[in-house]
Amino acid sequence: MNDAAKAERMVQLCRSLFDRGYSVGGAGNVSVRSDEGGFLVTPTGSCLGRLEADRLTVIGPDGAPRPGPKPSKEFEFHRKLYDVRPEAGAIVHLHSTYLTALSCLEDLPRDNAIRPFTPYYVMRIGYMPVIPYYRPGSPQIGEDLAEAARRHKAQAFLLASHGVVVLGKDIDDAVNNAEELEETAKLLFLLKGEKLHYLTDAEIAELGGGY
Ligand SMILES: O=C(O)[C@@H](O)C(=O)COP(=O)(O)O
Ligand SMILES: [Zn+2]
Repeated sequence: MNDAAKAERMVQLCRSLFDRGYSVGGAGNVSVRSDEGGFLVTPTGSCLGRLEADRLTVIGPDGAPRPGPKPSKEFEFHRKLYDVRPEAGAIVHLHSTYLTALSCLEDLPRDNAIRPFTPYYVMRIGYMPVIPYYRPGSPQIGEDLAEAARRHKAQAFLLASHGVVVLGKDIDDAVNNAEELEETAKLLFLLKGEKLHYLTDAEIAELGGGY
């Protein structure tokens, strides 16, 4: 897929996320690796439902934004994650309802916010480490994400009291991962107070999961 096609696909999938309520207003940001060795990024303050393919921010291979809209204030954490995850082709940051609700709970286990109870969560995400709260745009988010992404093979990280960051090999994969993860968080809240059957360590290992 060339960069023009990647930009079109990014706009299409971001609009789809917005239309289905995974993002509201100006919340969230998305990036993909470009063919020339840089990135296409959602502009800061933009609404995921109203992007235009020729109005995305282009970051050159030298790391500098090309003339045009200013990049997301979180691009720094996207870049740091790409540095430690060469296989990642896209990153999606959302404030989706159930994951953000989860991120606001006190005493979340730092290594994994959702203990597996369905196989698809294990297959797509693995597990989900928690990054402490920092103000949006803080360079510390990128520092902690990079450190966590080095230590853990997880495909998603929960930003405490903020939202979620999800990786994928390309934009379709990252969006699929984000949708699955939001659904898993929704199930967790639906099942609150019920006796939940968690997958066993052997079942998780069979799926290629575990720490
Ligand atoms: O929560 C925030 O403020 C940011 O993390 C965010 O989601 C939107 O910021 P921009 O991408 O700069 O619009
Ligand atoms: Zn955010």
